[in-house]
Amino acid sequence: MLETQSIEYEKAVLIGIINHQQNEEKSKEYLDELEFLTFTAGGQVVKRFQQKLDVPNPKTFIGTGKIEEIREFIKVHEIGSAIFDDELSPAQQKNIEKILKCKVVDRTYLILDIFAQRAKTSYARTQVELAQYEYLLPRLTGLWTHLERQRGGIGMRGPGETEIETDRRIVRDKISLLKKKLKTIDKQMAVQRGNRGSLIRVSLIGYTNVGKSTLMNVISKSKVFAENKLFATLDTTVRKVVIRNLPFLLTDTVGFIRKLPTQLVESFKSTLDEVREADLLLHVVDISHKNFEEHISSVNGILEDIKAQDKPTIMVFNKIDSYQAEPLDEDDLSTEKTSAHFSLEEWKNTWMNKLGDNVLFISATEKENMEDFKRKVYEAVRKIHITRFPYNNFLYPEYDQNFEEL
Ligand SMILES: Nc1nc2c(ncn2[C@@H]2O[C@H](COP(=O)(O)OP(=O)(O)OP(=O)(O)O)[C@@H](O)[C@H]2O)c(=O)[nH]1
Ligand SMILES: [Mg+2]
Repeated sequence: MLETQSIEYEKAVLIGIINHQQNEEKSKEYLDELEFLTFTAGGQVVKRFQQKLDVPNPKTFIGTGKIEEIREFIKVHEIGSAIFDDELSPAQQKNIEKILKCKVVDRTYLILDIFAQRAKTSYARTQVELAQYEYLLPRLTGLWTHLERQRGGIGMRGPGETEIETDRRIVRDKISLLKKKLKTIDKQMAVQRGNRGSLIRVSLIGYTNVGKSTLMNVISKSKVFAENKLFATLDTTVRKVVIRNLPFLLTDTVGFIRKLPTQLVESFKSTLDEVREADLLLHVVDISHKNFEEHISSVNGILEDIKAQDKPTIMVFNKIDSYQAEPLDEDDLSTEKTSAHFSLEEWKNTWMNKLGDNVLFISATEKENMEDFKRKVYEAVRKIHITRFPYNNFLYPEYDQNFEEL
């Protein structure tokens, strides 16, 4: 595996830009997320740099003056990594590395690094490794050291070949090997999914850190790893759950994130197959997060990418216990009321209202409104079940019907 521990316990600086797509406020929020990612990867953010920039510098991404300022800071404070919120081109990365003389990491690389740290099963590790090599291939020129371990075998360097060509060949070979390995596992996984029989499949999906695994634990009384870091879950967990007398399969999946590296979407294909093949999606949202609406759009975007956007979906707004509207005094006439000031009740009357019945407000940790959760999920699963197996109709009465009466 490549450099999985590379940025652990390192001091880091963050670099983001402000432009017409992201104003100062947005840029700050993105850097907040980048800081959380850095923390998850084991880094400690010492300072943030922002620059107003509509067109990135093709050579160094940010401007010359700014980069000089950062170089000075890095030298004085012994910074290990400079982390950019945007994806850098291979050339930019190389040029910046030359100037800053420290590791230059972009958002994609950081996410790949976290995935590499967190991958536990050989399946997840293979998927991450493939994504890492695909990221690496076009960047080989600047990243000699990455290959030190792989190179060096006797006869690895053919006569007349430059080192880079050799490295490229090694990486390409590695990529095709990993792809083959994944294909075999994918087939096994597809068979496994097929063997699960006629049970309705429900998938927990959503942005990272919204509480999917916590909810899974509450519903299925199982222990799935949950923690306050990003991408706690990389492997899919499937549990059989029974509400009343109605059994179904519940899957916990990897969390999504804004600008999820395409290499990862590609190589996590079969983890995402689980979502693609689900009968019902429970889209979990952390309503206490300031950017929850943007999180929803990111998730919907990825659902479209994997062609799973039209599935029956229940929106599950989680963490209502820690939801806090920004205070606004009634006699304060100068502050414009925005959605940040909405109470939960006010939120329910926004676009959420249009979701009709397919919406829930819960707290997984406080077990609030869990009865509501069970009722809605039961009804939705039942609906799918009786369409698929009409002759079984009598088995599952409506949730509110008294069982003894049957
Ligand atoms: N306040 C509050 N915190 C919650 C609630 N549900 C989950 N959390 C916390 O949110 C954090 C993330 O929870 P996880 O269950 O790991 O989230 P996840 O969606 O599985 O995250 P990934 O696997 O990283 O995608 C943990 O610290 C949980 O304790 C809730 O209802 N209220
Ligand atoms: Mg999880």
